[in-house]
Amino acid sequence: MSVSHSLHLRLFAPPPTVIPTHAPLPPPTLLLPRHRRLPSLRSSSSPEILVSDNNGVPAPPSDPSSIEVDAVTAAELKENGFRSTRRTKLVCTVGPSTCGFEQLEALAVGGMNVARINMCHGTREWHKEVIDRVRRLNHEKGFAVAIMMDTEGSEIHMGDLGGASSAKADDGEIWTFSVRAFDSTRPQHTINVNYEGFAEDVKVGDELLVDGGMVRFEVIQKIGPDVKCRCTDPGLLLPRANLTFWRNGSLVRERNAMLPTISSKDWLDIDFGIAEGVDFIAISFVKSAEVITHLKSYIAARSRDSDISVIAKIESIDSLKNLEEIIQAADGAMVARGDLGAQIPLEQVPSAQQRIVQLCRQLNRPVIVASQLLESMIEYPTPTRAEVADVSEAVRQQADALMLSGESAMGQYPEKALTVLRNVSLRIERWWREEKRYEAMLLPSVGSYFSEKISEEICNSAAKMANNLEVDALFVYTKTGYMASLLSRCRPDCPIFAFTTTSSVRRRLNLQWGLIPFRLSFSDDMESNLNRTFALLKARNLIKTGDLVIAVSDMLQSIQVMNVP
Ligand SMILES: Nc1ncnc2c1ncn2[C@@H]1O[C@H](COP(=O)(O)OP(=O)(O)O)[C@@H](O)[C@H]1O
Ligand SMILES: C=C(OP(=O)(O)O)C(=O)O
Ligand SMILES: [K+]
Ligand SMILES: [Mg+2]
Repeated sequence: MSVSHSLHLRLFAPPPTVIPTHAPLPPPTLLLPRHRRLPSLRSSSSPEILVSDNNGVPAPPSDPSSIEVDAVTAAELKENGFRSTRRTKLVCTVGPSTCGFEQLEALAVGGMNVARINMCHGTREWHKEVIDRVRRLNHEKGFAVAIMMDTEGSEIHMGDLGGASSAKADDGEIWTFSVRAFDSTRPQHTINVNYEGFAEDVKVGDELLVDGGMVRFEVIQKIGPDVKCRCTDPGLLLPRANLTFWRNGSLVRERNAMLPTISSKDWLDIDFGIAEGVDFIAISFVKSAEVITHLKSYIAARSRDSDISVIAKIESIDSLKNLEEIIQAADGAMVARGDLGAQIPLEQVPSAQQRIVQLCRQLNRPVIVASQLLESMIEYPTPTRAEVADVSEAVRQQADALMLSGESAMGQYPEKALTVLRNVSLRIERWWREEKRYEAMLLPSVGSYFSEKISEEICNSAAKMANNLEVDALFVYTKTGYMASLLSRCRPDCPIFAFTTTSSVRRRLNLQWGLIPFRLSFSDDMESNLNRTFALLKARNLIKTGDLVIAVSDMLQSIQVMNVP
């Protein structure tokens, strides 16, 4: 690398982990005038498939030519340039509409960063097949789609309707909600309830809400394990829909409030997730930080590299009460608006969303905004204007990720829904950058150790420099991903190329705002890392001579500003 063309600002701070370089520092020199990158209008050569994902195992150091990035990202970078890459990440729930290999591939091509499997539905065998297909997709096509397993949780919900995709409840109809299990034949107008205490806890006169009010019933009679209810708001009952009951306008939290957050079935699913090496485990109906801490030590004791991130789903009153400690304990959070909206008044959901998104960013945890973003697209090929406004708001809040649920799991237009998320994200992000409308956000110190505090200061400064100098990209060399997340937290104007040594870290970084994760084996010698990266990226036409980059590294805790030689 022609060091004379670069200004090195190295902030040496020697915590024990830093390996000092013996190479003498080049004298600081002024930056050359910046060569503005012209968007290259590529037309030929289809997106090439880069080195495949090798499932957590770093490529042997003997293969220095390997750099892993997926074909879609590479094509996007080449066609649109750095600045216009999408910063907001996209999660798709995989269900019957999207479980085939070609369907999953179409989602990956359409921008899916994380595939979510919901253990409320389907069998473990079914989910295993989906995981295997995503793995094959990553392996064969160079994607880094991460897998998130979402637990069922032990809140009250209906049974699975004996295989029917839905059941219609009409106004005034009498339905029986029963804690009895039915074998194959479910009697007409009868719904099984998973919670044994249900028939004892409800009272005549209570209001029973399905999915937070999509369908409503009034309890009229209790007969042993059966509860007779009259439908007061008609609608469609979906398999395993959530049930809440209300008395005098308040949510009733009887003994069900004492149900464990992680049920015995959830523990079996978690064992399955660990055995399958999923990247994220999302825990439903989290009430306190303890359950997260407990699960994290359980995973640490069982998983090879304990490299599964735990996502706390914020979807209950209790989780809002203990929000800060839950987010601190978790590796990320989800604003699970579906169930949250069944526990707090709907009009309070937007402010809760804003608060959770802000707090996550302050505490440096990725956050996903989920549920009903494009609900009408389950049935229709275009979204409502209101849905587009809702998606825009989540993008404007700079949430790390948006999630599709029914739209991709069982909807008729999964790919179209994903395209809407992608296009709205790109448009709002561009508008936000052009207008320079960033809301100043106080980012409190998050590091607990001195070396973490140094990393944090470096990332804050690097992001600020990147904005002020209008650089093309930030580069971060990170083994654990920590420095990359600290940069992402600053939500800089330019994209962040995150180079990491393992495929599993690369997949997990795929959930975080603005990060373009690459897998690359690198050394502690930044000079040679940069030279190699420039050569590899130039060979793939991903960067050009003259592009201005700022590089930070968690080995040297340094900031370097340079034009690509
Ligand atoms: N693995 C699956 N098998 C069958 N249906 C599924 C599966 N995953 C999701 N679905 C369907 O997609 C809908 C929306 O998915 P999701 O939001 O994850 O679940 P829920 O609405 O039950 O919380 C579900 O209600 C269910 O009908
Ligand atoms: C994402 C959610 O959880 P699930 O789909 O598992 O109910 C939600 O309730 O919004
Ligand atoms: K779930
Ligand atoms: Mg939920």
